[in-house]
Parts: sequence; C-alpha cells; structure tokens
Amino acid sequence: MEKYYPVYIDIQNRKCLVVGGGAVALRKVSGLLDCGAIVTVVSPEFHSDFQQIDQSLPLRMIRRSYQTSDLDDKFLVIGATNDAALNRQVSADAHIRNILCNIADVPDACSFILPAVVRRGDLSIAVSTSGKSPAFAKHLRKQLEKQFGEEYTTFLGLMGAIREKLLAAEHAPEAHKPLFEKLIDNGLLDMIHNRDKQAINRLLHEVLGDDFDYDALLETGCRQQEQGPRR
Ligand SMILES: C[C@@]1(CC(=O)O)C2=NC(=C\c3[nH]c(c(CCC(=O)O)c3CC(=O)O)Cc3[nH]c(c(CC(=O)O)c3CCC(=O)O)/C=C3\N/C(=C\2)[C@@H](CCC(=O)O)[C@]3(C)CC(=O)O)/[C@H]1CCC(=O)O
Ligand SMILES: NC(=O)c1ccc[n+]([C@@H]2O[C@H](COP(=O)([O-])OP(=O)(O)OC[C@H]3O[C@@H](n4cnc5c(N)ncnc54)[C@H](O)[C@@H]3O)[C@@H](O)[C@H]2O)c1
Repeated sequence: MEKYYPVYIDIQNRKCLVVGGGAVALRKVSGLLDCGAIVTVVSPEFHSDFQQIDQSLPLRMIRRSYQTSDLDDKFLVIGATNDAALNRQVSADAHIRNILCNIADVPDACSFILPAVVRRGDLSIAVSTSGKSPAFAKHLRKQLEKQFGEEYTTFLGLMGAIREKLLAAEHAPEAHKPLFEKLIDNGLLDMIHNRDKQAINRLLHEVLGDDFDYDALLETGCRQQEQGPRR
C-alpha cells in the first residue's frame, strides 16, 4: 500500500493556524500566505523576522501560549513549537476535529507531510520521499531547479491561455488533445527558451489557426494570473 495520497490543496481564503513563532514557524507562515491563506499564528515569542512580513497580508499574530480554541473554524494547522508534548496535543486536538494537521518533523503526528517544491509560475514540481529522506528531497529539488528554467513559466501561461480559448469555443477534449500534443512535441518550449517569436507564431498558426497570436495569448495568460482569490 502507498503511504501517502498526493494532492494539491486550494487554501485561498481558508483560515489556517500556525503554532509556534520560531524560524520554522516563520517559514510555514510565509508558505501559507504565499498561497492566499488567512493565517493566525500563536506563540509567546516571535522570531524578529515576523516584523518583515508585508503588513497588508492577512496575518494575525497572537502573543500567548496555544489553546485548543485556537483551532475553532480552522481548515488546517501546522505545529512548529520546540515543545514535543505540545506538538502532540495540537495533533490530537486537530485529529478529533478533522482538521488537516502537519507537525514539523513529526510524521506520525501529521495527517499530511510537506514536499520539497520547485515553482515556475503555474508549474510546481513536488518531491516527497514519504519521509524516508528529507535531505534527498531537498537535493532533488535543487537538481530540478537547475533543469527547469523560467521558460516554463511563460510556456504554461501560453498553454493555459490556448486551452482557455479553445474551451471557450468548444468543450471537446478529444479534439483538443492532439493539438496540445503537437505544440509540446514540436518544440514550443525550446522556441520560448530561445525567444524565437517568429517560430512560435508559425507553429501556433499551423496547429491552431491564424487567430492564435503569441503576444495576445500571453497577455490573457498574465491577466488570468493576476485575478484575485476565487473563494
Ligand atoms: C521537504 C521539506 C519541506 C518542509 O519542511 O517544508 C521537509 N523537510 C525538509 C528539510 C529537512 N528536514 C530535516 C532535514 C535534515 C536532514 C534529514 O534528516 O534528512 C532536512 C534537510 C535540511 O534541512 O537540509 C529533518 C527531518 N525532517 C523530518 C524528520 C523526522 C523524521 O524523519 O522522522 C527529520 C529529522 C529530525 C531529527 O533528526 O530529529 C520529517 C519530515 N520532513 C519533511 C519535509 C516531511 C517528509 C518529506 C519527504 O517526504 O521527503 C516530514 C516527514 C514531515 C514534515 O515536516 O512535513 C524540507 C526540505 C525543503 C527544501 O529545501 O526544499
Ligand atoms: N524542518 C526543519 O528544517 C526543522 C529545522 C529545525 C527544527 N525543526 C523542528 O521544528 C521545531 C521548531 O523549530 P524552530 O527552530 O522554529 O524552534 P524555536 O525554538 O526557534 O521556536 C520554537 C517556538 O515555539 C514557541 N512555543 C513554545 N511553547 C509554545 C506554546 N505553548 N504555544 C505556542 N508556541 C510555543 C516558542 O515561543 C518559539 O517561538 C523544532 O523543535 C524541530 O522539531 C524543523
């Protein structure tokens, strides 16, 4: 049996709790805010870098010890204190309430564990070793970072905009599939990497038709990225 079921969770506008205020908690808070969560962090003391977090982000800092009621209305909790018994308590409290829970470095107290992640715009590559070797997950993440450059950000912006345009015209996944495959197989990524706009437009016109233009599609792709939270 597989130990973990891999998923991507949409936490935009979801209330999340981080317990602890050290360097590890700071990393977890930043990661949650980056993904649009509404974050509460509770701890008697806070790492000084918490002051550096953009004031306009939805972060509430509570300066006291954890209490069970901190979990009220929460979707997800991350425990990152230096008190092992307290971390266990957070995990047990979350379990009873069916709240998703990660305790930093304590896999058997987690209902989900965190992968090492490479992000290139909408592309994310998550690496987990099912807890067997976090050091190796990090190593692999660094290798992937070298392999996957910024061209993937543009590439996915473009593919997303093309898909949106095709879907707006017709919901026909079977007809669309070979079009996407042609773009992928005929070197679109390399063309983006080489910034060869002429070659890109030639390929787009050949595969999709004359009303598919690189600059116009990219503009829609950027607008989609800038759109705010959905919930
Ligand atoms: C990926 C990453 C994400 C993140 O933390 O955000 C992450 N750990 C990272 C780094 C890292 N962690 C540790 C080291 C020291 C070297 C080593 O031990 O290997 C390093 C490397 C370093 O720091 O250089 C120590 C460690 N970690 C865990 C234990 C306990 C145990 O294994 O029982 C111990 C031993 C504590 C002790 O010795 O007492 C447990 C977990 N750590 C996980 C995630 C989950 C499984 C991930 C997977 O499936 O691979 C899991 C199960 C639970 C969780 O925390 O979610 C992040 C890399 C991010 C990046 O750089 O991209
Ligand atoms: N994954 C990693 O890279 C990594 C690295 C180091 C440590 N860790 C794990 O994460 C834990 C935290 O690491 P750290 O370096 O941030 O530790 P730290 O000692 O800097 O911070 C611990 C925080 O817990 C808070 N805390 C203590 N009791 C509390 C309570 N009752 N309620 C709320 N908050 C409370 C403290 O105020 C402090 O802010 C470590 O104990 C270790 O298990 C993970």
